[in-house]
Amino acid sequence: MQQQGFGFEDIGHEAKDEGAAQQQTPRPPITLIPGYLNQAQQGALIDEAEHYPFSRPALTLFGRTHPIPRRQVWFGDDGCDYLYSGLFIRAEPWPKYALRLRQKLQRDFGLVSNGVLVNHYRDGSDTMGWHSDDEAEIVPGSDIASVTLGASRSFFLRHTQSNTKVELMLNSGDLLIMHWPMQSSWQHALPKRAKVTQPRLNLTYRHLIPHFHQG
Ligand SMILES: O=C(O)CCC(=O)C(=O)O
Ligand SMILES: [Fe+2]
Repeated sequence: MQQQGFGFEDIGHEAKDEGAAQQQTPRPPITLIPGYLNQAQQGALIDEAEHYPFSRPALTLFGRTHPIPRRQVWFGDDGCDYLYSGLFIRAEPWPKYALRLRQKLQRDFGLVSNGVLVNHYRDGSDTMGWHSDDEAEIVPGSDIASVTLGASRSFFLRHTQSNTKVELMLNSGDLLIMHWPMQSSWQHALPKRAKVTQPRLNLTYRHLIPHFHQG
């Protein structure tokens, strides 16, 4: 009896350990490089962005049309137009410093991209809702590089299966690399922050399959 009792207890422990391993908190496949850009590089991009052809397109959700709560522009190589959040965005020609940063990312990390989405948030009331950057034209296996300039803002990540949430603070000059396949199992968002009064720019460098929308 005694022995049998131990036997059952052992099995019980094993089962418990296995359960604990399965419940381990998932970690997002990201690399954060604080202060990736120096002051001069940040300043050159911030000044350049004064002349970017930003727009605030309207999105239709459940039959209602709302302008997005930020401004954006997409720069890309020829044939790299982007269907983002249901909006068809034509690629604008590359500005000098946005292109230099693309080349620097490739030199430093082998990070290949052929387009960049630039978002401009006027202050903490401009936001980005929960989403994944999982459009069909993104090259499978490619990483997305996100560079922040200006105001510091919180950035949320959410594992869709477990609902695990991670909060990061992104400061001016920081680089966040979102590695493949983050976009298939995690969403991200930039929440509202009433206390933030300064503008923020974010550049996400992406690798698209060229001519995807020209059949
Ligand atoms: O502004 C950010 O940090 C995030 C931008 C973003 O997620 C996107 O452009 O898809
Ligand atoms: Fe995104």
